[in-house]
Amino acid sequence: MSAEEPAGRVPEDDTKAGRVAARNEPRIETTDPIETTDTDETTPVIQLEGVGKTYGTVRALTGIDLEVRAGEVTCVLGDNGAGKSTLIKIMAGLHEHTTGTMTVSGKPRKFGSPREAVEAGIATVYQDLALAPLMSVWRNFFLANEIRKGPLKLLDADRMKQITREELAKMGIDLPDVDRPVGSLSGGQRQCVAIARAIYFGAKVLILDEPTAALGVKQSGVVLKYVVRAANSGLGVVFITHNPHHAFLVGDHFVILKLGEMALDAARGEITVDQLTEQMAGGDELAELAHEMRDGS
Ligand SMILES: Nc1ncnc2c1ncn2[C@@H]1O[C@H](COP(=O)(O)OP(=O)(O)OP(=O)(O)O)[C@@H](O)[C@H]1O
Repeated sequence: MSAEEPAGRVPEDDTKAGRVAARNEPRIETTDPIETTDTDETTPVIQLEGVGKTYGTVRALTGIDLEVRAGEVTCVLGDNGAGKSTLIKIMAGLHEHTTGTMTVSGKPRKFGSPREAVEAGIATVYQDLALAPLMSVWRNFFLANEIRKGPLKLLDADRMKQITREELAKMGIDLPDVDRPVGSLSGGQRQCVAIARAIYFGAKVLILDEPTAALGVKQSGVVLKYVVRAANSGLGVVFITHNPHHAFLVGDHFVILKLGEMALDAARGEITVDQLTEQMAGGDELAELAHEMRDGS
């Protein structure tokens, strides 16, 4: 961003100056320091080329080209039925694609199970989170990865609590009592615990399935801040959403899916929030409809 363009300015009109200002607007910044990781900027962590998926006779995805890069947030937007869940399921190992190639860290892959995707460093945080609501924050943090001690392999609760506290603090998550049941946290806090857990257990890619869909404005802001932190710590983040405003606050790259196809593929500098919103709202179709209605009247 150049010095004369203030951060956070949203264009109030559709003039060229307004569009240029929005293009140069940075994604939201986090002020707290976070450890950054050196990343290989040339090879995408995940690359999809011409990926398609059919369910029997239903064609859910066609010709998807997508690059997920370390340190970047790639936003995938789309309405209901656009193919977002199918795309997540392919990258997360729940479904195999039927056409095209998926490359993970430079190697062609087709995951046979979610475990294979996790082993390849791909962590997925689903909307329903798969957290156990009655269990404490620290038990959830270490679920399926418990630290044990001694010949009887007893749970090392003290160490797990300490690590949970430290990891949440590193992300700037203010949660002093890790003994609290996860179910007592707000939706935003639960998302943040799940994000911190994925980072701690070494994910290279973090897929977030509509993390702000069920949240109010304030809690969405908190989650969006951690989305940026995850990218700043070196992860490639895939942020699935139907909200162009949330996407624009955090995204480096934007893809819009429509009826299983890519309707837009743009880097941050190539599009404004207004254009993204218009494309999501079906701007071209609406203009065509307005035209037809005018002609028909
Ligand atoms: N298991 C399935 N069997 C048959 N068709 C499916 C299956 N899963 C999804 N589809 C179809 O594939 C298309 C894409 O669906 P998908 O769930 O990926 O979209 P989406 O963008 O995630 O929508 P939503 O936001 O409503 O979850 C839809 O036409 C849907 O009906």
